[in-house]
Amino acid sequence: MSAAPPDNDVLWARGIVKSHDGTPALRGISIGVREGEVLAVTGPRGSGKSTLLGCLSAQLPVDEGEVWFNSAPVHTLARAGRERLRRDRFGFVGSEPHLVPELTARENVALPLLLAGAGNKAAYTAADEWLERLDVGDCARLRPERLVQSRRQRVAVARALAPLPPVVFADDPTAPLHREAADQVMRILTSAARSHQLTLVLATHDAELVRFADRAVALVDGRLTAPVAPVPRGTTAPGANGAPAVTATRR
Ligand SMILES: Nc1ncnc2c1ncn2[C@@H]1O[C@H](COP(=O)(O)OP(=O)(O)OP(=O)(O)O)[C@@H](O)[C@H]1O
Repeated sequence: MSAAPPDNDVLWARGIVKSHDGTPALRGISIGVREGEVLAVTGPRGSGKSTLLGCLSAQLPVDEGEVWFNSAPVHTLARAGRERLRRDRFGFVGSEPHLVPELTARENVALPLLLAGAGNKAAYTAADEWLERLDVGDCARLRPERLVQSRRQRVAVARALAPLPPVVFADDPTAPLHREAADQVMRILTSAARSHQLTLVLATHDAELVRFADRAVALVDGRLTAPVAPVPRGTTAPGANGAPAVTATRR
């Protein structure tokens, strides 16, 4: 019988092992994510960041170990249960903005709200607001093919945030953006998370982005190397095994 996860962890995982076609990607990860926390998962390419986000977000079934969301087990869910969880409770931003090509920007952003049962007026009003916030309000009536990659990515961020899911997973969300645009999108992602008490789990190989997080953990070769305990705001935590310290400051 396994121990129950702590009440204040919205996501909690213990001993996750995951391989892709026999290649180990995660070699025993235990981690908790607090409600409303902005957690950065850093590490070099191929260290397992995307796989960890995939396991925490119910996209990938784990080979071994446990994943819990709001004190309910995820690792025991069948595919349909995992899909429902992802649809109803999680938002996603990837490094590629996968927008529906036939729909305009505002239709893309309104889509998850409409699928969740919102009325047309509410869905399109929210879509327009989020597009404005992401500084792409002028693109509302354009289809993705008419937008440059960086603007498409902003639309994808608006689409992920508009339904206000309890947890947003962002896997290298600033990859297609230059520094200034990356910082702006990170500011919007993190300020939206904080003002709406959303939990944000961010995977990035860009060390510059760690400053936007409350806490950072580092993966190397499928193992965590940095502390997973929450860092008190405005303080500096020593890294595990002599790893670089991570400063956590809410802004
Ligand atoms: N679908 C897959 N099939 C086979 N191997 C995979 C697959 N996805 C990931 N891997 C392998 O698993 C390991 C971890 O990959 P993962 O994408 O999780 O790392 P990452 O840190 O997110 O890398 P990146 O920063 O490049 O996205 C790597 O060795 C990778 O080659």
